[in-house]
Amino acid sequence: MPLNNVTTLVAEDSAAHTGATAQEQLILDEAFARRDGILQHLEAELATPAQDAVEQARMRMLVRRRAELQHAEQGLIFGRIDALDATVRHLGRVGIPSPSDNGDPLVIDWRAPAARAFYTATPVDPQGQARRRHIRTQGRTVISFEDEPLDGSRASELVGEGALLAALGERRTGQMSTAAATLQREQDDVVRADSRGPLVVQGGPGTGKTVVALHRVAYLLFTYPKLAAQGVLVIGPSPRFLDYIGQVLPALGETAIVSATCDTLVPGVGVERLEQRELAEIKGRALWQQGLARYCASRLPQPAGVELLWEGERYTIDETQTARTIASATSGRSYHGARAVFIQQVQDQLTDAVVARSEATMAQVEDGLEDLLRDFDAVFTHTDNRAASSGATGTDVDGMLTEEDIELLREKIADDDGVNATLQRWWPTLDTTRELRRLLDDEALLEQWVPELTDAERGLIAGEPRTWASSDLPLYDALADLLGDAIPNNGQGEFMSDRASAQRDWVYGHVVIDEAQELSEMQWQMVMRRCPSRSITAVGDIDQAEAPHRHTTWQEAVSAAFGDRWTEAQLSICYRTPMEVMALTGAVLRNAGSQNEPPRAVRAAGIEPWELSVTEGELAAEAARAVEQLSARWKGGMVGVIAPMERLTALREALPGTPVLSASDAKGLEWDATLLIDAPSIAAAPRGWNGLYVALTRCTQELGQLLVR
Ligand SMILES: Nc1ncnc2c1ncn2[C@@H]1O[C@H](COP(=O)(O)OP(=O)(O)OP(=O)(O)O)[C@@H](O)[C@H]1O
Repeated sequence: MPLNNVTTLVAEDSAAHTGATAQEQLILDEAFARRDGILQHLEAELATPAQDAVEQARMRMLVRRRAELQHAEQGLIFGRIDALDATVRHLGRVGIPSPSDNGDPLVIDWRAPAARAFYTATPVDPQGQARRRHIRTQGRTVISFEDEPLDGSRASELVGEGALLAALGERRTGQMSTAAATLQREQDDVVRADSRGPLVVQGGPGTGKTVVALHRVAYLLFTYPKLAAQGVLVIGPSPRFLDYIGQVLPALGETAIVSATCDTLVPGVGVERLEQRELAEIKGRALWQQGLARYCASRLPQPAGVELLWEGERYTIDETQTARTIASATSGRSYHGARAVFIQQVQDQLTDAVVARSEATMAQVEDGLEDLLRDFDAVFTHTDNRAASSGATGTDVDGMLTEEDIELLREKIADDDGVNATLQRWWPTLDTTRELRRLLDDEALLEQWVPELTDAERGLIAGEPRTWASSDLPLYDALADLLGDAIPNNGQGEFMSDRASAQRDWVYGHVVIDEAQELSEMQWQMVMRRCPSRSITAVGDIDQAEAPHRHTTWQEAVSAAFGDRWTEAQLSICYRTPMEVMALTGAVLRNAGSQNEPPRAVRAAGIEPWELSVTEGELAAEAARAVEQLSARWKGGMVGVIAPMERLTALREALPGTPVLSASDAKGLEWDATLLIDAPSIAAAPRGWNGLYVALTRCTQELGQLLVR
């Protein structure tokens, strides 16, 4: 082809491209105009105060819709899918309806079923689609677009490769960003998976587990709007991590969410100290659930006669009757739940006994009165017939109490301090803190109720300080659940999230757990208690596990909680860490004892990882110098430092303003560049190779290491 023809073709292509960009701009303009109109309308509606509960519920819905639309300033439209029948659909962060009643939506919400083909159509399985287009916008302006024909003329395992690589190459901000525009096929499968029953998602570092987990929350809330009333609980490994993901959910348009770590799940109880790994492992075992149940059952009263005093008279509820009452009250109930039923039943029995005795007494009095009247009548009959006509004799004064009298009596008995004090002595209310301390501090009690532990383990537990460590919280939660609330706690607050966070026994509609490989068996139990329906999504990497439990497979990790009733999904491509760095991880993983291969990296950064050997004396200054260089190279991005625990304090002093974390605390986080310090010492710690695997995989661009000689 002559050169000038090529030039003409390129010019034509570029003219067509410009024309298509202009067309997309028109559509984006229309979508923004409509979105702004809807927002104005919502503002006006929300200005009128709600009159009743129905209106309040509607207002809450409108507030959510307003938040969704406001957050969609970026990415109002990010994609388009053209069907073989020439139907064109635009996709965005939220749905934008057509201005006309019956018109097709201007923009389809990415979570809607009609949007699915955008994420899953392939040349092999085009699902009736001809082309996928990724549209890049900046605010209200279309910047560019990238087309992927689905006719097999271009094959890539990635969906929207250009847009994805652009997103992955961007500078990190310290906040996770949304990936709705570039979700990949295997990720989308997890996002939209059936929400019935537990789903465990295994994925190596940087495979998008957090991305998937958060987009799944947004998808579920969109697909099942009723979930918003119960809420979704998101559990992450640390407050720092929760902060890192904090912006994503509002940006995805979701507000019905409570986020927590396992250490903040129990209202009013917090972690007061660090603990030894050995103790954390012992206290994380599933056997405690049974042990605590046995201990709790031992605190129930034994059947015996109860003697109650009412208005100076003694009433006895005999042993057979208390045995029956205890048995019926305890079945399937917590300690305090059973206590409340028992007390109610005893109060009823006392009321019946008082009524019966009072009626018997009245009957006797009546009999006596009748005898008296009869004598009286006998005296006066012959002179006067008044008694017969007065109605003052016999059955008119029958001594029976009315229904109202009995109800009043029941209330008085229920409020009576004396009766309540006797019942409290007989079946006392218990305090969870005191009971757990009583058990944990006493080797004899531990031997009696948790016999699975060895003598040495019991000794270690009883010798701990009397303050709470992280592994105590699931025990506390389990015991609090077995005991139940002595006074029902109905959390207050305008928003679902306030009420849910305040109530230990709030039941969520769905729970998402990130870095789920870290959970101990008792922590899994704690999570399940908050979601008895088991609608749970757990994402994690069993090879990144650093917690003291000994699980090396998901089967081991979750079988105590779920038995065999859970499904597993896999994510296999690493989006975060460049190939050059991932090449270092295979050997580390093998040293960690894993049978798995690291995930395949999707991109190269073009920068080889480097290392520098320094003396102990040089370390602080060299670390500061390296951070300065990396920060200059990744200007506008972020540099993070990972070091062994014992070096953190000194390095934090030397590197003010730079995150300096242990491998555990870096879990889930990422930076443009990582400076890894003294890797051998990280590897030497318990589960240290797993920690090093985490540390190596935190960077999106560059890894530097300082080795101490
Ligand atoms: N489909 C996607 N589109 C754009 N960015 C993505 C996509 N998937 C993952 N990423 C990016 O890749 C990085 C890693 O994702 P994420 O943190 O979810 O991985 P992870 O599996 O949880 O990693 P780790 O277990 O190592 O913490 C993040 O920056 C995330 O935004």
